Amino acid sequence: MTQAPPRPETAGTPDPVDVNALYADHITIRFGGLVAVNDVSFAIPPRSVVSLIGPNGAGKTTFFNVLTGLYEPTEGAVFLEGRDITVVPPHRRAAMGLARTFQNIRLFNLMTAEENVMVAMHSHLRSGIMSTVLRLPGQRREEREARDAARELLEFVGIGKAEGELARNLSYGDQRRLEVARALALRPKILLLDEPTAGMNPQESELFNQFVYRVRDEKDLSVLLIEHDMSVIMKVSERITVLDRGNLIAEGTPDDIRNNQQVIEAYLGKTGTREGRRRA
Ligand SMILES: Nc1ncnc2c1ncn2[C@@H]1O[C@H](COP(=O)(O)OP(=O)(O)OP(=O)(O)O)[C@@H](O)[C@H]1O
Repeated sequence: MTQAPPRPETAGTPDPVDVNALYADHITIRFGGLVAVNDVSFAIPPRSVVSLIGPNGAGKTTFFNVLTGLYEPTEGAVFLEGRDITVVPPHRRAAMGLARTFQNIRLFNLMTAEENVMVAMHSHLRSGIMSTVLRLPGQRREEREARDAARELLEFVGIGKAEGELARNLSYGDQRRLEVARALALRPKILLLDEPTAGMNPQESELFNQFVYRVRDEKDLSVLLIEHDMSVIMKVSERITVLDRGNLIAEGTPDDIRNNQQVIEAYLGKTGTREGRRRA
């Protein structure tokens, strides 16, 4: 990996590394000869709800994988609350406050909802393996506290009644909520949601909107969404970043993005139709 050149100091302008919850600085990712992400800088301010969008093949998933630590960038660096995490592996990033959900739900199907959340709390529990085996009083107290905290989180995401259900028996919408509860068990500063409304009906998508803001406000964190559903994106996001063929082509409020000619062309092609994009 090659580190990006130092950012030029601009008098009076705060360093984006210091002021953002997360800052990805001049990220480039090459797969052989293909440049999947080309020199993209991206910020997640504290307590914000931001989105990353772009047509198929734009580089969204690749970029997301750099943020979560699945990929190391060819060039550039990622900072979490001012700390360089570029080479920190995904599980450690999660423990440091960068939690995520998955496009394809990944729960422990044969565990209950409550157990799924408790497993995620593991990184915050203090007891070691010996006290667990011996069931020492401290360990029992910690387990009880973890169980209470898990129940509270299940209540918070609206599936309190399902605590004893096996994850695989929950409805699709409830499995998505459980995923969020599990991510919140890490007490994250940033919650990354990968296609969170995929498979939801319009009514569920509408509720999701309110849910995102409740999570942001009550858990005091930032949310980044990668989402295909434009109506969700436009309603939920404070700011939107648009990638096209690996390049950052626009960044702004939903209104800025809706009216941006380059974005319209990226989605629809120069002729203004989907056909135009396919031919482009
Ligand atoms: N592991 C990989 N090896 C080689 N090429 C890859 C790899 N992952 C992604 N690419 C390529 O990088 C480019 C960006 O892909 P990416 O999946 O990040 O786009 P995307 O915006 O998430 O698209 P979609 O919305 O279709 O999922 C594509 O040309 C893709 O084929």
